[in-house]
Amino acid sequence: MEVLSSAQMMEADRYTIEEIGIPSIVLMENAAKGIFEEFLKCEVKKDKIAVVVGKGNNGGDGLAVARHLINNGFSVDVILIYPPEDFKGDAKINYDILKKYPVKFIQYDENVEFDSYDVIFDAIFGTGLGKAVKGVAEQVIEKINFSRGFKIAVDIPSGLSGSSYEIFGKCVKADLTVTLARPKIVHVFYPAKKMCGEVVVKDISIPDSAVSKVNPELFMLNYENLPLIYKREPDSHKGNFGHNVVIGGSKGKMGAPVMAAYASLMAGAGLTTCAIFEDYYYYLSRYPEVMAYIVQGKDFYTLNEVNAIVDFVQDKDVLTIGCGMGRNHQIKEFLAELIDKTDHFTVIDADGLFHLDEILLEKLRYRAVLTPHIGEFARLLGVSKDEVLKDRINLAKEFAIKYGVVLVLKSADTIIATPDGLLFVVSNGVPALAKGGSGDCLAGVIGGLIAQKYSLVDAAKIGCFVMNVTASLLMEEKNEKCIKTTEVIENLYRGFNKIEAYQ
Ligand SMILES: NC(=O)C1=CN([C@@H]2O[C@H](COP(=O)(O)OP(=O)(O)OC[C@H]3O[C@@H](n4cnc5c(N)ncnc54)[C@H](O)[C@@H]3O)[C@@H](O)[C@H]2O)[C@@H](O)CC1
Ligand SMILES: [K+]
Repeated sequence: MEVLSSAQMMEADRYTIEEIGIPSIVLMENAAKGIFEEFLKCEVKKDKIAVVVGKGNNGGDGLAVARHLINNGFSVDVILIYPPEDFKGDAKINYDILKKYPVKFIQYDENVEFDSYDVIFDAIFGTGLGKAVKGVAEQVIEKINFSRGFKIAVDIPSGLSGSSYEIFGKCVKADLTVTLARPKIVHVFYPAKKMCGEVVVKDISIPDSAVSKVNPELFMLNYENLPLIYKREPDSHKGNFGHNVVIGGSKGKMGAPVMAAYASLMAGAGLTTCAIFEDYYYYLSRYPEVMAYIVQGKDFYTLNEVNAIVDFVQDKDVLTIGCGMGRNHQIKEFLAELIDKTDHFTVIDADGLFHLDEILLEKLRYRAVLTPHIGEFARLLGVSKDEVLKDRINLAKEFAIKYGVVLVLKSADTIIATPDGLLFVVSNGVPALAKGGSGDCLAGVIGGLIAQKYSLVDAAKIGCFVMNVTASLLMEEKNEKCIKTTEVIENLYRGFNKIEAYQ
């Protein structure tokens, strides 16, 4: 599903109204009905309801919701923040209609309290908010947040901008946000996402063609739009599913490539080999299905090992490089030579990313998936983590285009950026994965999927999604703090099963 900015949503609205000819009042009515439907589903006390309205169309939606509430026997107070003379267009039409209903209008002043309401609809600002809220609206937002009622935000929690994930002033902290037509950036990315509570997207008759017209480039991955997981032919054999070679590890971090290799195996690679130093061979004994390539060195890779490894990987399909690899200069020399002398599809993670420079990135063009977390990406760009956090959507997009790589920028709202400028957000991240080892697992899964001939982008999409699904299934049974990476790997089959059940 497309994720839009406020400006894109407004343009899609405009196109629908002016070019397609659906009157805006119809869209507002559809919005109100959709929001009312979601309200009915909420299992909360509903004896006394407040609809808090601003003067724009978000307020207009609120006024129409109030009508549906009254029509269905609910007791409603409408709290106006601005004088009713300020209503224009569709909001005014809905105000004039609502005046004829048995509803109590309360003009907000500082004596108005919200604590008596079981449900509060926040219809103060939506996509039209310009800058940080000040004055009366700010006071109202604070009072709503301090009140005990269940808070339903109409379209966007008031005070946030649809186009940004930053919290730049006071904003409503909603329990439920019912957004219209498409999710906006605010609903999908942290920290703003935290203020939205549960997010439900309601169709209001904006046609897909109106959304296409605004050239969306950001998409939310969900079960419905995930790439198809291939079914295996009954006569298939291991040679059909590729060979992934994991090259990583150094003294103290030898578990990292082993977990990546195990994850590759569990993601379905026909064959997975883990390069491992002889002294640490025993690490692989838990996973006899993973094959070993014995590295001649001692504790870390040096140029001495490179030719033999290049020979070994020649007929293999994918390289997954970097997990636990270490950061000294000799390792960089090894990595540079390895990248130079191979032309495989390559997943680069962790310390592998640490060593990348312009020259190496150029050699990886159109054949690599890079999987940095925010800190690793900041380092790759030579900027601070804060700078990345503030502008991560654009930075990811520019990087993937500039270097022709698939960039997986890992966080609770992972962004997958493609060389052709598309962005996919994987917003089902779970705290159980906030743990060392998760990155190794993801790199291994993506490598294992590429081995099975998924495109780099599809492997990244499925890899990120299946890990999140698996971890969230485990969280239903275990404490989120106590889930090990190896458990996630062992349970990948459940994540795949759940995804495949939707396909
Ligand atoms: N345009 C359409 O066709 C539709 C719009 N809909 C609703 O309309 C909303 C957008 O409506 P609008 O564009 O009227 O905008 P909003 O209702 O979000 O708010 C805009 C109003 O707030 C004022 N404002 C902006 N920033 C402010 C600030 N910092 N402090 C105080 N006042 C500020 C503006 O002057 C304007 O009066 C959507 O979020 C959605 O809820 C829906 O009814 C569906 C259809
Ligand atoms: K709102």
